[in-house]
Amino acid sequence: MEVPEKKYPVDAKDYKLYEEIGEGVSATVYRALCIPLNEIVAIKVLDLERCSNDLDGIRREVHTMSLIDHPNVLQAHCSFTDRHNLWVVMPYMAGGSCLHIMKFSYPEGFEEPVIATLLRETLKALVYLHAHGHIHRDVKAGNILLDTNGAVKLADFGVSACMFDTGDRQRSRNTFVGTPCWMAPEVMQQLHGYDFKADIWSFGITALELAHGHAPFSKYPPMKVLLMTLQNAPPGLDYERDKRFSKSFKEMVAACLVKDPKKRPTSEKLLKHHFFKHAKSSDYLARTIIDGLPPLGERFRMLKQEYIRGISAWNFNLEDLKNQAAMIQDDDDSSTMKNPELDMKQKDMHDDYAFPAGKQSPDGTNNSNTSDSHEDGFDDLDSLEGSLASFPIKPLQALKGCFDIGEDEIENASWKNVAQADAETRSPNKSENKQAGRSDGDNLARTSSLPQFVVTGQKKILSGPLLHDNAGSSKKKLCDGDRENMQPRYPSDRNYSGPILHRQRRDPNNHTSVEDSSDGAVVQRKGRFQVMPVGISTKSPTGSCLNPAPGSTAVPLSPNPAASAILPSLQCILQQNNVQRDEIIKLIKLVEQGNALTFCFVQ
Ligand SMILES: Nc1ncnc2c1ncn2[C@@H]1O[C@H](COP(=O)(O)OP(=O)(O)OP(=O)(O)O)[C@@H](O)[C@H]1O
Repeated sequence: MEVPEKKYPVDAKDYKLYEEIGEGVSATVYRALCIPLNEIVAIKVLDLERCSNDLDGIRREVHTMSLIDHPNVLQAHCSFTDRHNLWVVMPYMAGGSCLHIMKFSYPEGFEEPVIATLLRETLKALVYLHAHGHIHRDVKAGNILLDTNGAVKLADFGVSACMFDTGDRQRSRNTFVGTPCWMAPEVMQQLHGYDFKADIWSFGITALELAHGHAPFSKYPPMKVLLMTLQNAPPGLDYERDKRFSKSFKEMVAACLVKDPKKRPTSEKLLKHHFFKHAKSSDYLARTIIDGLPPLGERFRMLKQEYIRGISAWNFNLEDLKNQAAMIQDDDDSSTMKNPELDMKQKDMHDDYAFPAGKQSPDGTNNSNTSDSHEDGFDDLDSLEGSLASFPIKPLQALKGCFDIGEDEIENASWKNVAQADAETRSPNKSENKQAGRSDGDNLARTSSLPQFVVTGQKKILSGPLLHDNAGSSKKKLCDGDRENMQPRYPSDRNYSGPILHRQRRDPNNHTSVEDSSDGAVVQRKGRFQVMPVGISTKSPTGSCLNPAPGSTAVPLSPNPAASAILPSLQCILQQNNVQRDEIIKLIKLVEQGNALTFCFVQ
């Protein structure tokens, strides 16, 4: 006899929300009870008002999640809107994400049999998705979830793409989506679009993440990650400490991290790699990494406290990225000057992926060798300074295109000095945390080296309460503690590793969601991009304080120390303009010569 299909209710009052168990760039996830079915579920709550410029992405995610049917892909039970929130009801994965488990219990990374098992299950999900025309586009440890039995599911279709979008099989994409550290070079480059092979690159990066406890280049700001991914040889498992890993693991990673996507294996082929022969059962995962963990909500709360400040200053704003590019040298200087001991430690912890570009094989494969590689990757950074002028224009164009910054967004734009930002975001004992937790160290490294692009001006609170005080609302059912935990927040603890979503759609009403800026948190959020509070006030009608439109008034900079922070950016742009000017002059001369010749010939 066939078991009747479970019907999940599509009304908020049929669910009771418990504690928060996760937070992404666009949503908060709760453990919850489905009352009629008496079943624990996870509910992802997205505030549609805040996500209004990425509705397509949300629709796509929900649609994809409802269609998929594979044991390794997290499928949504149902979804519905409740006022301005979208609720996505999913199976509760009590183990949480690999990232959370790793940060909690294995900060140095998992053992190889665990990695092989996690990756094999993830790869099965990719085989399925690719076969059905989907590119996941955000494969990373944070999106690999486990339940208490050790079952592994790939989650988060927030940025997934359907290769059948246009009706006929469209195999490549031209959007700029992903999370910088995990993003394939061709996705960054925007030259020929990309296809499902981009997931294979991210899969390789995820393998390194699981092996080391963090992704390659995770210490660096997004712009630097872009530069290093494009310019350096691919990262790999080649160092002293990687001796513990097998040859087959190293080969599998090297096969994924080839710059030329055509030379990467398909997910199907990769699944046959002998590395996955070491993979074990889900029971093994349950016994090895899940058993004994505190409840997910508790772990999430503890981890969140560690992350909370360092991450706050991160935002993926075009001006930030440009500025970061310009600050690369300064950043390096500061990182090598301040505390050599700590610095060495950090290098050892985070930078061991950077291979000198010169050591890259012509096809972009990772042929690096442990002994003679520049372990810290800092030598490469020296060359980055020089490369700024010749920085491949394509990624910059791509970035500029995607951020789509308009006048309304730049009202009273201003810059804020790093020191200021640090003072606001750091706790006094942050340096201890930095030593203790890598991610924190990463984030502090980032926050401490960069000026922040800030926007002041009108403060319009667009966010309402997550749950409304109407009779049928689930808020009525919450105890006080729960309620306190559940207020919708777009707080300062966003993970900077959240996806960069390219070509953010402009809010049709030209809204920008402006949030409370007390405690130095985000004051403005544009989809996945956020803007930090108050500093010096500048204004540009072009939407870029670095790039005023012809005829616009120059940006008046007050004699504040913060103003000096933008000088490197201005110099960088000036340098680029000079190069362009020379090119134009050359072209004019050529055209003039051409005209003269034509003229002579005609006469
Ligand atoms: N079904 C689930 N069961 C348990 N935890 C979950 C579940 N879904 C999500 N989470 C947790 O919530 C976190 C954030 O969820 P999710 O990644 O879906 O949000 P997002 O905004 O799309 O994130 P991202 O920053 O990747 O875009 C996950 O990293 C995971 O730890």
